This record gives sequence, C-alpha cells and structure tokens, in this order.
Amino acid sequence: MVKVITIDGPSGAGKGTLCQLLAKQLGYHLLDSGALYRLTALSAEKQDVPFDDTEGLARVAASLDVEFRPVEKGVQVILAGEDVSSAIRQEHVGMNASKVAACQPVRDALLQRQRGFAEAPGLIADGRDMGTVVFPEAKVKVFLTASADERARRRVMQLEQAGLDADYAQILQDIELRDKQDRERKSSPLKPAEDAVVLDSTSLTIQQVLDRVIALT
Ligand SMILES: Nc1ncnc2c1ncn2[C@@H]1O[C@H](COP(=O)(O)OP(=O)(O)O)[C@@H](O)[C@H]1O
Ligand SMILES: Nc1ccn([C@@H]2O[C@H](COP(=O)(O)OP(=O)(O)O)[C@@H](O)[C@H]2O)c(=O)n1
Repeated sequence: MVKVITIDGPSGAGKGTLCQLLAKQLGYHLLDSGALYRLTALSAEKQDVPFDDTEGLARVAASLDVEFRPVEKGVQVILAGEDVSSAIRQEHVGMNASKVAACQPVRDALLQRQRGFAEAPGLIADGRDMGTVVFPEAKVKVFLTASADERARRRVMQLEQAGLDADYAQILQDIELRDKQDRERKSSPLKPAEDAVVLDSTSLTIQQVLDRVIALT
C-alpha cells in the first residue's frame, strides 16, 4: 500500500512549503494539485475558453499537456513545452483557478490524473480536497490554517522575493474572496476531513510545522 499524507488548507497557510520539505525528508513523491487548477485556468485563458463554458473547461483540464520537472529549487512546471512556473503563480491566475475549480466536470477530469501520483514509496498531496475526496483512505491528514492577515503578509513577502508586484490590501481582499469561494462551493468545498488534524500555523515557524507533521507519520 502506497502511503499518502494529505495537506489541505487555504491559500498562504504554508502547504506548498511544508509539502516540499516533507517530500524531501521522507523521500516521497509530491502532488501540487493547485497547480493543475492553475494550469487549467491559464490554458483556458490562452485558448480563449470562457470561464462559464463548463464543457470547454473540462476539455482543457482533460487535455493538459503538463510535466512537473524536479529541479534544485523545487519543481518546474512545463505546459506544452513552455516553462510556466512563474506564470501560474500570478494572483489573477489563482483567482481564475478558484473559478474553474468550482466546476464539477473540471474536477472529474483531473481526478484520475491526481490519483496517478500515488506511487511507492509514498505521496505528499497538497490541495483543498486531498483528504476529503481524492485520497479519502490516507492515513495521515492535515488541515493547515493561519489567520487571513498572516497569510496575506506571507504572500506579499513571497511575491516580492520573486520580483513580482504585491499590494497587501489587494492580496488580503483576494485571499478572503478565494477562501469564501473555495469554502462555499458545492463541489469538493475546502473543509477539514473528519479524520484530519487541524494545525494553525499563524504563530509557528516552518520548522515547527514540519516537526508536528513528522510526529504524526
Ligand atoms: N509557518 C510559516 N511561517 C512563516 N512563513 C511561512 C510559514 N509557512 C510558509 N511560509 C511562507 O509563506 C509563503 C506562502 O507559503 P506557501 O507554502 O506557498 O503557502 P500555500 O501553499 O498554503 O499557499 C511562502 O513564502 C512561505 O515561505
Ligand atoms: N485540490 C485543490 C487544489 C486547488 N484548488 C483550487 O485551486 C486554487 C489554487 O490553488 P493553490 O493551492 O495553487 O493556491 P494557493 O494555496 O497556492 O494560493 C484554489 O483557490 C482552489 O480553488 C482546488 O479546488 N482543489
């Protein structure tokens, strides 16, 4: 049985950072499911598929030509031969990802692709519905949170470090809107699985978060 550890939670809680560290420490594979929704949004934008065209969006999701290439500083995301690692991290792409992610046919189109990442010796799965829908049998499930203020502060620092523009008030507003959309949608809403451990990282360092999750494994 492949071991799966699911890390779900809202934007900026520290999921991506934690998952990379866990994957490295445990020697497990990594699934960044949010990247698949971001790629669907970016591809739809490139192909002029409107965000209310459910069938069109599902076709885009089903036909994503994507490669996750491990590099020294994380993972390079290649879409149809083009490096879109930075492009998919833009705030507007995150917002559009949240729109396409509310569409059940898109979620259906991505489900098997996500499950395919579960290979020996194990998988760290990062997202919103990893513990509730995609890997409900996972033995270790974490729901990572932090206050909206702290998450916006972290995102501003992250974007600035990547040389991108970042306005705190705008980012806080975007984070709160995306939280609301993700929590209130009918399809796979953002919520802790019943058997998830809820971890609030607001006043924890990255190392403290990592230690607490390692202790659960
Ligand atoms: N516990 C923490 N304390 C302070 N900063 C953190 C913590 N966890 C993550 N960060 C930083 O916050 C930013 C957002 O983290 P990220 O892992 O991308 O969040 P998510 O994947 O949940 O959106 C990153 O720059 C990361 O280094
Ligand atoms: N398993 C997942 C992962 C992401 N998503 C959607 O994709 C968007 C972008 O996810 P992400 O994990 O890349 O976002 P951040 O937490 O990095 O801001 C989220 O706001 C969700 O709407 C989802 O619906 N289900």
